[in-house]
Amino acid sequence: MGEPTNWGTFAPPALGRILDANLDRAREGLRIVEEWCRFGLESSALTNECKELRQALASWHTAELREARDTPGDPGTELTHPQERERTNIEQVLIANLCRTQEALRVLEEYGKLYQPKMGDALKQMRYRAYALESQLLAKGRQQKLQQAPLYLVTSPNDDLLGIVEKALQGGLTLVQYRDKDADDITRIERASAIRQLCHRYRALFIINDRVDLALAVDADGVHLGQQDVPISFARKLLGASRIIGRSTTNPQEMKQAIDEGADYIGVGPVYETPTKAGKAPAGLEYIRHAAANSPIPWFAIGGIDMNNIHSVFSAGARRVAVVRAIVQAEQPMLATQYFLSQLAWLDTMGQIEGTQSESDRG
Ligand SMILES: Cc1ncc(COP(=O)(O)OP(=O)(O)O)c(N)n1
Ligand SMILES: Cc1ncsc1CCOP(=O)(O)O
Ligand SMILES: [Mg+2]
Repeated sequence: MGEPTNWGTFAPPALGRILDANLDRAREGLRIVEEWCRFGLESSALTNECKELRQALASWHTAELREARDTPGDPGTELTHPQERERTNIEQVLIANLCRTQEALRVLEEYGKLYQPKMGDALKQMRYRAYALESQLLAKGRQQKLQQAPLYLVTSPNDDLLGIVEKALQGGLTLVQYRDKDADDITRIERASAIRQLCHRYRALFIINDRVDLALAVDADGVHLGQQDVPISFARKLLGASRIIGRSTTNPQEMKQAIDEGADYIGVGPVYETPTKAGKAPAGLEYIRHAAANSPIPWFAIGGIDMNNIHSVFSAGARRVAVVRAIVQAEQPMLATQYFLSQLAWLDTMGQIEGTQSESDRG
């Protein structure tokens, strides 16, 4: 970068090799992440950020540093960690490569100071950009999964809750909310952590009902807030931009407010009366029609929905539903999940063929 070098008392070949190797490592890691941003997330903003970071790194990779390379003499080329061979999903690949990039940037920052004073500062800024990239990537991945989830399981206490959730996940479920109104916090944390682990094994999103603190404690993907819970702005401050915040709504005013306040999705209901929320007046299909016509964000019809009435809910315009009893109390939770998912997919296809789509968040 045109500045005088500052080799100091360090052996130049070793310092040069460290910088050369880590400039390569950081760029390779970024390149792997960039491919997913481009082809998986289809995000031009994230793809460009990866590209810009790679180009900024390339500008530090001078001929002098490349000349320091000595691959045959590098004992590190033979070393691989067993975990490198064990990646089973995209998240693991992304996390591993973001970590690799961030580590390399840190090495470049520390050793770069010895090479050129400006290099340390420049690399520090790049490391912060890499952290921001990680948050944005996480947020984008979560939003993408949310958009693609037609079925939402809200849990209720059950002796075999883990088994039921796992069966539903095996049936294709991708969105789970842990809802437990009676347990103490220690029990809630234990159960939520176990369900979270399960969800992440199946690459499903995991949301906590009511409690922002528990969502943070178990590193959930987000929180679901009722009208009596903390304001969305408050939850956002604690959870940051990358986690999902959902809000219950029972009428058009609450829907508008939730959207204005920045909810990522809303619950719309109760559609029908339900013993799961005894005493709560149903909002009915009229409110479903209103959401279908007006909600620009994902919304889930909820309340009393089962295999017998899902067609009516769908006809009113719902394309996503949330259920408790229909899966938790099903004789075969996996089959119940598959049934809902197949019905939702089939009804959606029929809707598209007939041109009856009314949900305003499509497309
Ligand atoms: C998806 C979804 N929609 C609505 C609710 C209900 O939330 P809330 O009104 O806060 O009632 P409780 O679930 O806390 O009893 C929900 N949990 N999930
Ligand atoms: C949590 C909640 N919020 C509105 S209705 C409802 C319960 C839905 O439960 P079920 O699917 O068993 O009717
Ligand atoms: Mg609540």
